[in-house]
Amino acid sequence: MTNTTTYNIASIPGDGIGVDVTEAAEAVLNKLAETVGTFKFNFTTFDWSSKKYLERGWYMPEDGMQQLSKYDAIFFGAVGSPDVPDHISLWGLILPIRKYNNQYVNVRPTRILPGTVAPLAQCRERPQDIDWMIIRENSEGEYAGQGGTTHENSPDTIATEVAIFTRVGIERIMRFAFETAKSRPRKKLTMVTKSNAQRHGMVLWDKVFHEVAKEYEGVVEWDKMLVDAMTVRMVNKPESMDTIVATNLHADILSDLAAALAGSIGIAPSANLDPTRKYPSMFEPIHGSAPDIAGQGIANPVGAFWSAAEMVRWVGQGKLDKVADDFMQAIENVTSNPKTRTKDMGGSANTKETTEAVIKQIDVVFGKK
Ligand SMILES: NC(=O)C1=CN([C@@H]2O[C@H](COP(=O)(O)OP(=O)(O)OC[C@H]3O[C@@H](n4cnc5c(N)ncnc54)[C@H](O)[C@@H]3O)[C@@H](O)[C@H]2O)C=CC1
Ligand SMILES: CC(=O)C(=O)O
Ligand SMILES: [K+]
Ligand SMILES: [Mn+2]
Repeated sequence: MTNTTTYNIASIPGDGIGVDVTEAAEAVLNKLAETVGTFKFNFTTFDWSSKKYLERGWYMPEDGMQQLSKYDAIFFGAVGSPDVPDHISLWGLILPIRKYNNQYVNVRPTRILPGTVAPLAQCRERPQDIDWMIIRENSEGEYAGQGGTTHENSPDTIATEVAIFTRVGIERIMRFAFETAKSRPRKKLTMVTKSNAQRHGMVLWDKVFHEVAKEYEGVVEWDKMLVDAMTVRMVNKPESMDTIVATNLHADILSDLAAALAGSIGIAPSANLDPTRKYPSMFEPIHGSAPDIAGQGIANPVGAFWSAAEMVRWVGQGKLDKVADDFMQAIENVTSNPKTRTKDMGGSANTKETTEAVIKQIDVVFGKK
């Protein structure tokens, strides 16, 4: 008998299409495990959602983080509902999970999958022109949650939203970004900032970047961009970049742009990582709960599948890289076929049909049929 490793996964579907794509990802991951046979997934679903919040007044129970700490990884759908202010839902669930679990890196790969209708003419001819790894600072910056409101409900209301940048926080994200760049064939890092107008935190960001860059002299080539000009470069010269590092807010925005340039927000994955592995890391598509299409069964599950592939890579710690690559191949076989891709990718399939197609392709790619 061969040894089977069990990966315990905390599954948080959340709201809207998060529920559909998480269900789809679990089905596909179970199929993958069953097909490969050397590991399996044990999913525990946590019904922490806006619907539950409206019923009981909380997103996570008081010991929620302790509960999550027992798992090898967290799979997340999306949070956000038209019935709850967005800052309440985000701060009730996803942002505290990222912060408490030391998930200070958010890795957002961007590639044009086969079959994608990319909006840039240049990328329709050369899809390989977009192959980026966006490294988002995920613990502080503009999403530190510091600030306050006074003189509320008066003409003199004052609100502050304080961005926090720490040397420790900047240094660790820069180091992660350089290591990522070094691990990729082009060995190239673009650092994004707004240190012309923002003269304190962003200036420290630049300074620490240059310090860390010295350790990679001759190993990683780098350049830097102001974030406004970066949007132009992403559209006009996508082939000129490889690994990109930016702050929490900047990389949040740039990664949605990247997803659009790669053909759909519905395919883009993310990994919220605690590189120390002390706490569980969390995998989720970058999109939100998409209330405009929720409940219709038409959400693209590919972003969730790609995130699931990144989760396989992470929990496997080097042992499942080939499995993750083959799993991606199965997903790409499905996006190649207009009959099995969803509407946002110019196809006609619904979530279920795309999911079933990936399940079939797992048999094909892993040579079982
Ligand atoms: N990590 C998370 O849980 C996130 C939560 N949100 C929350 O989600 C809610 C909706 O936010 P939006 O700004 O509308 O962003 P969104 O990403 O949910 O939707 C933007 C647009 O993209 C489309 N879309 C997104 N994912 C898709 C998929 N898989 N397949 C097909 N189409 C897809 C939507 O239909 C919509 O037209 C808000 O409450 C927001 O706060 C937003 C982003 C991330
Ligand atoms: C909150 C959000 O938009 C994101 O993490 O992408
Ligand atoms: K999400
Ligand atoms: Mn976002």
